[in-house]
This record gives sequence, C-alpha cells and structure tokens, in this order.
Amino acid sequence: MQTVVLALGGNAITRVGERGTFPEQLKNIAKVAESIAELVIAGYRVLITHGNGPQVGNLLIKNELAKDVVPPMPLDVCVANTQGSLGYGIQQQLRNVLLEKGCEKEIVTFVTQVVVDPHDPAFYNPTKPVGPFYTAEEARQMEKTRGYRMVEDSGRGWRRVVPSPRPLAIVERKAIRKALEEGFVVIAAGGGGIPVVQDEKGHLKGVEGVIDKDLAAARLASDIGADVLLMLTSVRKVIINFGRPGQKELDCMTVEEAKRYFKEGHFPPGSMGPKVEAAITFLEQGGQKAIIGLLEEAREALQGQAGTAIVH
Ligand SMILES: Nc1ncnc2c1ncn2[C@@H]1O[C@H](COP(=O)(O)OP(=O)(O)O)[C@@H](O)[C@H]1O
Ligand SMILES: NC(=O)OP(=O)(O)O
Repeated sequence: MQTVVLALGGNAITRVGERGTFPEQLKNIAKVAESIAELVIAGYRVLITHGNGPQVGNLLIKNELAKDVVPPMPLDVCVANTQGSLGYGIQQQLRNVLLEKGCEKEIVTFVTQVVVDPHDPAFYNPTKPVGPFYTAEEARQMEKTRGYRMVEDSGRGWRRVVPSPRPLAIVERKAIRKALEEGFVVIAAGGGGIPVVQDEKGHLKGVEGVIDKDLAAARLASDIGADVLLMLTSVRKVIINFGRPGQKELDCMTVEEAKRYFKEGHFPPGSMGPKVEAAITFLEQGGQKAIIGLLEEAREALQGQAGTAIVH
C-alpha cells in the first residue's frame, strides 16, 4: 500500500477574490475532497497537510481591528486556530464525500507543533504572504500607516508577508505515523505547523511565524517514510519562464534540473519556490517521487497522467 503525503494550498480553500466566509471555505474543501476521496478509495494511505496563508492573514486583521476590545493572540496561536478550523472543515467534508461513495473512514486532525531555529534569519526577513490581495497603492498605504512589509505575489496582487522559519522537526511525528498505520486518514502540520522553539531541557515555546506548508510536508513525508509527496495547487504543471516569453509547462524534471531552474530564477519565493524546494528536499532525504499539480487531478497525477513529476 503506497503512502501519499498530500499538501493543499491555503489559496485552494479561500480562492482569490472570495471574502473567505466559512461556507465558501467548506464549498472549496468539498471540491478538493472529491479528489482526495478518489485516492482513499483507490487504496492509498493518505496524510493531508494544508496551507493557511489567506486564513491566518484574516485572523491577524481581526486581531488588529478588535485590539481595543479583546486581546490580540500571538501568531503561533493564530496558526493553531487555523489548524482547528481548517482541519474541522476537511474532516467533515471528506467524511461526507466518502460516505456518499460508500466508504466509511475516520479522519483525524493533529494539532501539530514544528520545531524551528530561534536564530533562523527568516525572523528578520519576512517572506511568507498571508491574507488578502491588495492593489499596489493599498499596499504602499499599509506599509506607511501600519508598518507592514508587503510584496507582489506572482502577478495576483500585493500581500502582507510574515516571517517563515524553516521546519526542523515535527514534534508529534510518531503519533501521526501510528494513526496512519492504524488506517485513519490523517490531517497534520496544517498551516505548516505551529512554530515552536525547544530549550536545552526539551521544553517547547511558541514563536511568531508561519511555516511554509510544502516544506513542512516534505519534513513529515520523510519522517513517515512516504512514497510520494503530492503538492496540489492552482496550476496544472510547473512552468519555466512563468508569465514571460518562452513559457513552457514541464511534465517531469530531475532533481538536478530542478536545482538548475531554481538558480536561474524560475520559481519565486512564497509561491512555486517552496514547492520545488520541498520536492528536492524530499528526494534528497530518500523519497522516490514528488509531484506538483492541479487540485482536481490528484489521482491522474499519481498515475503519471498529470502534473509535473520530480524524480531522481
Ligand atoms: N514557475 C512557476 N510555475 C507555475 N506556477 C508558478 C510559477 N511561479 C509562480 N507560480 C505561481 O505559483 C502559484 C502557486 O503558489 P501558491 O498560490 O502560493 O500555492 P498554494 O496553492 O500552495 O497556495 C501558481 O498559481 C502560480 O500563480
Ligand atoms: N502555511 C502555508 O504555507 O500556507 P499557504 O499554503 O496558504 O501559503
């Protein structure tokens, strides 16, 4: 039985242009759940991780708007909140879709902590886009009035960026692995996991950041000995010269080719960059195959009929 770690983008759950209401999130999750259910029914052992960029950014806006009435929560707590709300949505919608197809499965979400380095340079150089998309003018205003750092995100608009430390270790990895072996569908390391630092006694403490979920998924996939890391997003394939003359979709690339394209600047930080980096990391740590593809084409991607495969 093959084990697949499947990473879903937060932008798949709150689509560009939506307000991000919970019914909207559920509707989008239900669509993705169709794709995931196909894998479960086909007999794959499935571990789901998901992003939280739009959702955690919205919580930060809530914090700011309500700060005089209720105390703002630190960013690690906001990440934990999104693990709960998105995990709940995925558990419920995937269960419903599976039931419709005559498959009864229990699905469980882990509140997952991920150890990061307290001296990670990312704490001084925010790169992770969160929250809604703004125009260039709105972004300039926010930089001036609120002191946010804003970046242009892959031609889709401007977004606030927050620190994104690298995931070093998944604290709950053994329990996650056990739950998968027991036959549950598992949701873990949502939003990249809650960033924590560990002292010399092993005690943990939350730190403010949003870990990239593709990098966390690669860590988790290596830890549980997954066969495939499948990153599902809003494009059919990885593209070189993305949005430029000479644009070309790739069916497959080797780790060496991926590294070369990376150096040549084809994969921007905060979007395609971490996905390709996660693929390289997973393969270099012993994984056999990583795939980047469209949300609706999970099964086709695993069968080699869709997406971009990254191989040795
Ligand atoms: N070289 C590239 N190939 C394909 N997509 C790219 C590339 N560079 C940037 N992108 C952008 O990256 C997006 C996927 O990243 P993102 O939206 O952050 O993913 P997620 O689905 O994990 O939230 C695509 O929708 C596309 O706009
Ligand atoms: N945490 C994270 O990587 O979220 P997105 O996938 O939404 O960017």
